Amino acid sequence: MLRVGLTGGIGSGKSAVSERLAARGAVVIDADVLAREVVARGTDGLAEVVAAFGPGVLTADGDLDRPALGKLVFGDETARRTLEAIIHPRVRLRSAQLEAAAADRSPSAIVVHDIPLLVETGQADRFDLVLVVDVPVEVQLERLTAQRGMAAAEAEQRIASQASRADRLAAADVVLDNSGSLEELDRRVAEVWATFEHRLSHGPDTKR
Ligand SMILES: CC(C)(COP(=O)(O)OP(=O)(O)OC[C@H]1O[C@@H](n2cnc3c(N)ncnc32)[C@H](O)[C@@H]1O)[C@@H](O)C(=O)NCCC(=O)NCCS
Ligand SMILES: Nc1ncnc2c1ncn2[C@@H]1O[C@H](COP(=O)(O)OP(=O)(O)OP(=O)(O)O)[C@@H](O)[C@H]1O
Repeated sequence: MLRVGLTGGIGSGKSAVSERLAARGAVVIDADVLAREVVARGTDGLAEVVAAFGPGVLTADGDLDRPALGKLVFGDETARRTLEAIIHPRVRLRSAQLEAAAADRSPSAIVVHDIPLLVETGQADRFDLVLVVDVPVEVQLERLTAQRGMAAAEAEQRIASQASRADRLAAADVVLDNSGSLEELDRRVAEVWATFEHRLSHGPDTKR
């Protein structure tokens, strides 16, 4: 098995990369997806979030009101850390279970953990390779506002609550520049995939 940690700032293109890696056969474990599952309706995770933040973070249907909670935590570091302390241990447990299941199914699997906060949470050493999807902050802002319809102030707040571009690059074994077109991204993902396959069959000497 090859264990890859995939990270990048918000809107850098992690999902675009992980979709392409999955199409080539990687098993992708997406921390954002798990972070939603562990606070789904009826979970003890959601009960803890409500205990910490009050019933105002629930919708009328009893689901987590994500925009409301986002307004509370982005811009208030203490609140954000309280939320992370509830969610991150649950995400780690679930991702370890999914990885073990993938290893059982295929000992030569390439498992890609898509983790937005990989650098912030000091997890780089857990992986055989850390792949950083890199774009300048201006490109993050442009894609988040123009393509995802996020308000500029919200995008700036989330970027400010994440590691700097330099800190992320310092943790990278492989950097994937996603500042170009989607066609260029296809080519770069093909190169990265070849690096992974080489590493899987030849061992750690190819680590950059
Ligand atoms: C605050 C919440 C409810 C807002 O939900 P929302 O649906 O608006 O955003 P979503 O979860 O889809 O996240 C989108 C992006 O925001 C960024 N982001 C999310 N949480 C954080 C955080 N704690 N710190 C910095 N950036 C974050 C990431 O780039 C992520 O990819 C949600 O982001 C959350 O529960 N965050 C805490 C859990 C966490 O740290 N998740 C990150 C990966 S484990
Ligand atoms: N090379 C590219 N050219 C143009 N648009 C792109 C490119 N790569 C990604 N995008 C678009 O930019 C937006 C952000 O990409 P994506 O959702 O993959 O980022 P992300 O890093 O997964 O974000 P998040 O941190 O929120 O999970 C999406 O709308 C995506 O379609």
